[in-house]
Amino acid sequence: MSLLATVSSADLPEGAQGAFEEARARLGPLDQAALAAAWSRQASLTKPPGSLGRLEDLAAQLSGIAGTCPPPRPLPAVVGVFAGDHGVVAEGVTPWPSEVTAQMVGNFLHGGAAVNVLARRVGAEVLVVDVGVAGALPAGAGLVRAKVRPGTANLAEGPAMTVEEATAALDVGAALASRLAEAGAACLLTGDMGIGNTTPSACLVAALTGLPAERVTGRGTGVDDERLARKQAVVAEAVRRLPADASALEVLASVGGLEIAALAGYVVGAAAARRPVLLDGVIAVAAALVAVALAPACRDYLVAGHRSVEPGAGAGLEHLGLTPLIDLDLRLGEGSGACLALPVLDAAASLLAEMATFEGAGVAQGPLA
Ligand SMILES: Cc1cc2ncn([C@H]3O[C@H](COP(=O)(O)O)[C@@H](O)[C@H]3O)c2cc1C
Ligand SMILES: O=C(O)c1cccnc1
Repeated sequence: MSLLATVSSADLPEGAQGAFEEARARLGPLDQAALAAAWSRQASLTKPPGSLGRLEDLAAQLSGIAGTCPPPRPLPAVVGVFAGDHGVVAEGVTPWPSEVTAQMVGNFLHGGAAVNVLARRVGAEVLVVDVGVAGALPAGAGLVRAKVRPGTANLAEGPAMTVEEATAALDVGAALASRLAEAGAACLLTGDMGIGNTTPSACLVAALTGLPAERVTGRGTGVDDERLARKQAVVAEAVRRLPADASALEVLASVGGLEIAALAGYVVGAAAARRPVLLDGVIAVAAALVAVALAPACRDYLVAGHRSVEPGAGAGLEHLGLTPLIDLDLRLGEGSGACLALPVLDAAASLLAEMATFEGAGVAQGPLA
């Protein structure tokens, strides 16, 4: 049976109240005994020590997250595609109209978007969540309706949303992550849809890393030089306006987005449920920066799926100390890069679980002294 069919969401967003704080309170460190067991088992497997490179680190991380060595496999995985619109599109920061957000939600529900194709290839389920789409959405099943408000305000003119709205979106993401984990999801992938959302993402990356706007603001869906200059100016000005003592929650409300806030909640909710979070592109990285600022221990539950072309993604990952698994010049979002990286995660866990030991296979354990 589909994992998603068992997840209740009819009470959202109201029923999610307090879910983020609850997750933050529950969040703990990686299990040190499982981590040590993973490294010890790794040393006993039929290969030269360290020869599986970062797959060995990943397998240990997955063990520490789950609290068992080897970690559970297969990894029933869900891509949470959080959707929302952005008032800042009025500044000309993207060539696409906001209506495309709702239209793409329809496309996700019909299985025709890139993320649907990739999720099918890697055996992940796609969960589409409306936290802030402005336009009319298709009727019918398959969509989690958790709208906090129909799109943010224009962050170039004032705060994108109130702290209460940002909190409600954090709660939606955290509640869904915890319900997905309860329903059997072993790995949570991040996805997004929101025309204009590379602009608030750049704002968050700049604000939370301290890097200049020009360094972290890119072309998004593909703006020309003139629009890029405007976008960089909008990001620089929005970040400049932030009070020096603004909390991470205030920064999120001022220059973030509803789907980004929900993704930050989803990251913390997944980590609190001891599930790995596989990050997608710049929107996910912005959300992860917010999540780590609000709940630092969630950092160890993150895996960077890929390095998006969007410059804020690489900069944000570096700030988080994460090295992406793949680098294919993607700049799509939706969860596409996270899906592509899922088989790598699965491979790391399977190798640790299934490889023979030197002793079991009768292979001499070297190297010779
Ligand atoms: C047809 C279409 C499908 C998409 N799928 C993801 N995005 C991506 O592009 C948007 C962000 O880029 P910007 O900030 O430049 O608007 C987001 O919706 C993101 O998920 C798409 C964009 C379009 C147009
Ligand atoms: O990094 C991403 O995920 C991305 C880049 C450009 C446009 N939309 C998403």
